[in-house]
Order: sequence, then structure tokens, then C-alpha cells
Amino acid sequence: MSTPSPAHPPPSTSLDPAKAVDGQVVAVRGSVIDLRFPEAALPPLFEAVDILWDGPERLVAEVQSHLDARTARAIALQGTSGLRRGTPARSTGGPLAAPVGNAVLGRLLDVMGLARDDGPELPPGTPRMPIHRPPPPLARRNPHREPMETGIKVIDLLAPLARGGKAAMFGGAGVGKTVLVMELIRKMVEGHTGISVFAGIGERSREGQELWEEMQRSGVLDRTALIFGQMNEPPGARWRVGLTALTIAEHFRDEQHRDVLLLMDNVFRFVQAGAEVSGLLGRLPSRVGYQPTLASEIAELEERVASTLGAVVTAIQAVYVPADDFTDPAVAELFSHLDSSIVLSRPMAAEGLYPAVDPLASTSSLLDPLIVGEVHYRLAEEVRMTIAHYRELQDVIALLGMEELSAADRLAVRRARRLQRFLTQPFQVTEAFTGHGGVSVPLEETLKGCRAILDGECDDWAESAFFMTGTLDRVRERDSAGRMG
Ligand SMILES: Nc1ncnc2c1ncn2[C@@H]1O[C@H](COP(=O)(O)OP(=O)(O)OP(=O)(O)O)[C@@H](O)[C@H]1O
Repeated sequence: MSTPSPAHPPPSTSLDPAKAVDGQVVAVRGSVIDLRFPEAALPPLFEAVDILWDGPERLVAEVQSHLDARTARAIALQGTSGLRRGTPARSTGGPLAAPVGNAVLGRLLDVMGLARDDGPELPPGTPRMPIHRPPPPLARRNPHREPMETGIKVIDLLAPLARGGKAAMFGGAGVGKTVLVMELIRKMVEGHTGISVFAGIGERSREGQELWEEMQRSGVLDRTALIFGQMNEPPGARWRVGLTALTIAEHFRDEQHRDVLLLMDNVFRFVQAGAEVSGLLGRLPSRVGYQPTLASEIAELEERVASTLGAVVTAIQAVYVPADDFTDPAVAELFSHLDSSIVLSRPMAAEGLYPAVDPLASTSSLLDPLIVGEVHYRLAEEVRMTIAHYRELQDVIALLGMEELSAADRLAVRRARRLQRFLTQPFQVTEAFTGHGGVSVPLEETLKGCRAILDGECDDWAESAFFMTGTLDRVRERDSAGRMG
């Protein structure tokens, strides 16, 4: 067969072009491509192979298994529609390599590092690093964690985030994960002097567009790299895009010693893409239909999100919880890797108690008297106990009404409802559609407010005054205004 000349420039994914060898496509089934190479020249697992076709875009596949001494089974990172048997392929001599360094800042790239904004492609000399790398050794890791104030009351009080730590927002469809991540970006990126890397994994392109505009508006685009593999892209791209973003973050951490804020929306889509790939490769599914390699795939990603002695990586991730089932194996596995887990609750979202952070299910390893201090720790416990007590009483209230409760229980309910409302807060990113101006509350004010509510100082204030506002002083003003009005 004659060799068609490639319609695209040869990829710069290669680490060692001298090692490049030639093969050809022998079978195509959707994203799965079987490739035959000369004996002894079979590319190793995870090597990137360039398919030299005349299709609409460059096509690169990653080797996943060896069928025999000459045949490799690979997963495509782009669509394969129109790909024919016999098409030549060239091993790139190394794994897929992500562009790194200053050239990626201010750019929106895909899994391969190709421009997805309307700018030019990255210059040919841009350094690249393989996307498959081991995590930093334990000796180089920085175990130190210090709380990082976000200005979001419920998070700072009950599930504080750590500078240099890993946090995730868990929630079913439409409970406010993306809104919360966007708000955290807005609050943190401006005060953050390091680099921000955003990985958009398997979500809607509209969200990518909004983020791009958000970054531009905040004037931080020149310190940000956005890497996207959205829901319309093949599973291979969604599976690997997180590693591309991580590689970019690791380069800033290790080579430039700059602090990195790594944002990933949505890590569940990474797991889901892995399950799709596993199915396409014909591997037997494991629990709940997930890939048998679920735990190791998640660990491969999460373990690389690490702070070293030179620079810290602070990761904020959104995790979709399928059918609101927190026992889902992917979700349960992700929990175990985090410093802070923020759980969003559907009943709270349904009541309009935004951010719908579940005060009982959300946790943080920082909520320890030795880290946040005795006062904060005890207060958080007291808030949790009061809300837990209210939840226990809710069934009784629904059946018999408040009148059947003891005086002490009635008081506990009163305070719990005020606490729940005090922990709601208007966000900057939702200003446009809620009509409430966004607020940031210093931790000290949050602690002061909760203390006062628990001590019964606000028992007579109108419940509605606590809803969607900032400090307790503001609640007091609203309560007095309500009385006068
Ligand atoms: N803090 C908030 N204040 C007011 N409204 C909110 C807030 N958070 C979420 N919402 C409402 O809930 C909707 C869904 O939020 P969001 O898109 O963040 O959910 P999600 O969990 O990311 O959903 P999906 O899984 O579909 O991506 C928003 O469009 C908004 O109407």
C-alpha cells in the first residue's frame, strides 16, 4: 500500500525521535486500534503512537496491551472515524508528552497540548515532559499542612482546606459543585501569587468557556493554564487529560519552584473514562461495573498531586456522585486520598440552603485541636452536635409538631435552624442570578457568630435574618430592620 503523506505536521510528542519505528493499523474498533510493528520493534506499554492518516485532526494512540510479539492494542486520543486498515503508524519513542513551562500560561490546551483557544499553536521548541511519571518520593514530600482561609463560613468552620493539601467537593447532579469550585477559584486565585492549572475533565464545554472568561475578568489568565478534555471527546482524551494537567503543574513545582493551585472538574469523569477504556479493551468489569484497576488508576492520579519541600500544590477537585450514592466504589476510593472532603447535600440544596455543604458528612484532617486550635475545634463539634440533634428530632417534629418537644429540645431546634441559616452565604459567582452581592467572611467572625448562636444570644432574632448573609453583625442589622419595618 502506498503511504499517504500525513496531513498534519509530525507530533512533537516524541521524547526520542531517533527511536521512531514504523508500523501499520491492522484493526479499528471505535477508539481501539490494533497496530502491527516489525518484530522486536513493538512499542512498550503507554508509548504514544502517531497514526499517519489524512483525517480531520492529528491522531495519536496510547499502547495499552500487547496481543502478540508484533501486535499492540492502543487507545486513540482523538476520534477514529474514517480510519482504515493499512494506515501507517509511527511509534514516537516515548509516552505522550505534555508541553510545560511558561509557554502554556494564558492558554487553553487539549490533552495533547494543542491550542483550543483561538491563539497560535505553541512554539515548536516548547519543552515537553512525559505524562506518565512516578509521584515524588516520600523523602521529598512536604507533610506540613496549614489551614487556608476561604471566606466561606461553612468550609472554614467545619472542613477547613489546607494550603498544600487536597480537597474535593462531592455531590450528585446539580447540587452546586461547579458553583462552589468557581467561587473558590474567584476567592483564591486573586490572592494566590503562584500558578493555577485547571483540568476540565469530561464536563460541558460551556463551563470551560465560563471559566476562561472568569479568569480573564480576574486578570489572572497570564498565570493560568487551562487543559480541557470535555464530554464530547473520546474516552482516551478524557482519561489522559488529567495527567497532562498534572504534568504541567509538576513542572512548575519542580523546575520553577512555584506554588501551584490545581483545579480539577470533574475527577469522577476521569474514573468513568477509565471504565470506558477498560470495557473497550475487553477487560472484565469489577464491582458496580468499574474497571478492575479502579483503585490503582485513582492512586496514580491522586498520588501525584503532592506538595514537595520546594513548593506546594493545593488541589481542589469536584467529584460527581452518581445517583447520590456515596457508597459508589469510585467515590469511596477518592475519599481516602483527601485532606478535606466537602459533601454537598441534595436536601439542603432543595431547601435553598446554599452552599449545600452537609455539616455532618463534610470532614477535614485539619479539624484537629493541634492545628486549628482548641476553641475552633470545640465550636465545630458543638455546631455539628446541635445540627445532628435537630436532624434526629426532625421526624418527631414532622409527625407530632414542635409542641411535643421538651423545652430543651425546642431550644436546640431553634439554635440549629439559626446555625444552618447562618452557614449559608451568597457567592460572588452567583450574584447575577440570585441578586445577593457575594460576601467573604473572616474565620474569626464565623467563629464569633456561631458561638453567639450556640450561647443563645440570638434566640429571639428572626430566622430569616440569618439566611444568605455574612457576619453576625449583618444578621443583627437585618433583624432590627425587619422589626422596624
Ligand atoms: N451557592 C449557590 N447559590 C445559589 N444557587 C446555587 C448555588 N450553588 C448552586 N446553585 C444552583 O444550582 C445549580 C447547579 O449548580 P452546579 O452547576 O454548580 O451543580 P453541579 O453539581 O456542578 O451540577 P452538574 O453535576 O450538573 O455539573 C446552579 O445553576 C444554581 O442555580
